[in-house]
Amino acid sequence: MKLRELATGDLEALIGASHGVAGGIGADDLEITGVTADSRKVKPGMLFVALAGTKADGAGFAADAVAKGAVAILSATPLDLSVPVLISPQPRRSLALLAARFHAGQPETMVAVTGTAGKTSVASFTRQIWAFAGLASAQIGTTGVVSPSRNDYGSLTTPDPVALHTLLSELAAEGVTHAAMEASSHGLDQGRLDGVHLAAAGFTNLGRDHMDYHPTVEDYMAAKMRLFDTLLPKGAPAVIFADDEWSAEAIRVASEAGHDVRTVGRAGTFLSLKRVEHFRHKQIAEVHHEGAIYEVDLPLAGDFQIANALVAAGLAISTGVPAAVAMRALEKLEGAAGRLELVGQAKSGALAYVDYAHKPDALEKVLTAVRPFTSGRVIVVFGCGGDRDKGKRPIMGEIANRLADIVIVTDDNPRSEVAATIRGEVMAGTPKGIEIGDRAQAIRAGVAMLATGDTLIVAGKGHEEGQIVGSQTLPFSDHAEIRKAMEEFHP
Ligand SMILES: CC(=O)N[C@H]1[C@@H](OP(=O)(O)OP(=O)(O)OC[C@H]2O[C@@H](n3ccc(=O)[nH]c3=O)[C@H](O)[C@@H]2O)O[C@H](CO)[C@@H](O)[C@@H]1O[C@H](C)C(=O)N[C@@H](C)C(=O)N[C@H](CCC(=O)O)C(=O)O
Ligand SMILES: Nc1ncnc2c1ncn2[C@@H]1O[C@H](COP(=O)(O)OP(=O)(O)OP(=O)(O)O)[C@@H](O)[C@H]1O
Ligand SMILES: N[C@H](CCC[C@H](N)C(=O)O)C(=O)O
Ligand SMILES: [Mg+2]
Repeated sequence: MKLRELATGDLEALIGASHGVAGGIGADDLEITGVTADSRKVKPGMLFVALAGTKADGAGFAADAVAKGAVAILSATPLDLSVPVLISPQPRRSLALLAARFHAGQPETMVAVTGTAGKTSVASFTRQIWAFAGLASAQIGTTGVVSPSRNDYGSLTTPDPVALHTLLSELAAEGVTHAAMEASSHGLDQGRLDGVHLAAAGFTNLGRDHMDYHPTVEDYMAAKMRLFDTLLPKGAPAVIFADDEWSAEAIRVASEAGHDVRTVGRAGTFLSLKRVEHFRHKQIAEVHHEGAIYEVDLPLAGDFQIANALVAAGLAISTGVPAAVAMRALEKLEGAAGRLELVGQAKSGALAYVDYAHKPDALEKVLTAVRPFTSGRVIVVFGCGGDRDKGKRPIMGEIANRLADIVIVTDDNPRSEVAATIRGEVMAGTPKGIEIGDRAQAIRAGVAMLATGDTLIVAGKGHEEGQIVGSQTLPFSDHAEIRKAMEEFHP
């Protein structure tokens, strides 16, 4: 693709700016063979985008990129190089727009969901509702990519723009017309979604997370709100969960941006939740929408799943699924892998779940959610990740101490940190905590304790399939360890 075709619209000004920078007339005639922000991935003919990151400054790799065959550079500041240098005040946004144009084609109807907890669940539920309505649909997020033809494991919640647009263009070519993606605060802050054309967007909630990256919770919220104040086209539906502490702020931002705000939940007006009955493996919810009353038999445990289901239904209805169809689809929902997923049931009836709560709010919600159907004790096994927000450790300890009867503190991806130190910081919040570093042994101990009426929650890893120690990922599965211990203690 010619640089001229690549750099049009928003980017036209940039190519103008490039003339003369490298003395390069005819720069716009350059044939570009690819776009990347990683000098290690440069192939001859590519455009290299220099980004200032958290660890390195891409500008320092620009000369290396040219040596590898890059024929043009995009940078925030002028660079003295032998190839044209396009200047952009927002190189991350430019990268996203360039990637979207180079890897053209996206599923026609795309939605994105943000919030501290529930994104993966909402993306999965939205895909499932669309599929129920007969639409070719996909989900993109923490657990990877699911579409009619794929079930690929992923690494980032919001992929980088080049990976994202390569994927979107492939999905579109495969016939996927509807896709739901997760918008992480990192992704939004770094402009990873800036090239995506959104039909609607959703918000679940805000709690403490990523305080290692965002200086304050307001900054964290502001990053999330980019979805509404910058990315979602004016007038598009904004589906907002109404019962969170931060709902009012999200509604304010979305209204000010001129969106069609649709609130869901107990305080919601688009989908109003009037009544919920909790059962062991399901719940029955009464939902009102435009004068109609639906009684929904949701086959998932946990009050928070109703919130996720309503946001997903709101997004599906806002993208053309009839409300009655969406409500019927909710009755067939499968939980996202590792999100309050029932993995074992002892003869005594005691239940063992795997959950992905790895932040305070999520842990609070999940431990609260299982209480109504637990006549015995709530037992929790969890830890905190290394090289991540240290402040949340004692907070999560305190939550477990308050909401569980038995607390077992173990390891969860210590990464470069000393595992015992992390456990110590969690233990500081939980006087009743029992410390068992080896995660398999911790799970075994939790399962061994299970008696009639008890519920075990193994939290933090969810769908993950490894334990990261140092720079190594050792194979590990909470699911497999629970099943093994179940056979041993509750055959
Ligand atoms: C902190 C963070 O978000 N980092 C992301 C960010 O990297 P960065 O720009 O800061 O990278 P950097 O290492 O400082 O390098 C700066 C630039 O120099 C380039 N470089 C670097 C070295 C080199 O030899 N050549 C070269 O060109 C890099 O490619 C980069 O463009 O941009 C990269 C490209 O998009 C991401 O891969 C990278 O994610 C790292 C791997 C990561 O762990 N991110 C996590 C924290 C993350 O994004 N998580 C969120 C949220 C998850 C959740 O909600 O729990 C997610 O969406 O997954
Ligand atoms: N609506 C919700 N409110 C509060 N907690 C929730 C909600 N939905 C899920 N959770 C809790 O958060 C965990 C993660 O859920 P999910 O993966 O859907 O969220 P996420 O926003 O994608 O998280 P991440 O950013 O870690 O990928 C669940 O296992 C559960 O403990
Ligand atoms: N995307 C999150 C997942 C954390 C999951 C938990 N198991 C941990 O390692 O802290 C992160 O990398 O921060
Ligand atoms: Mg997620």
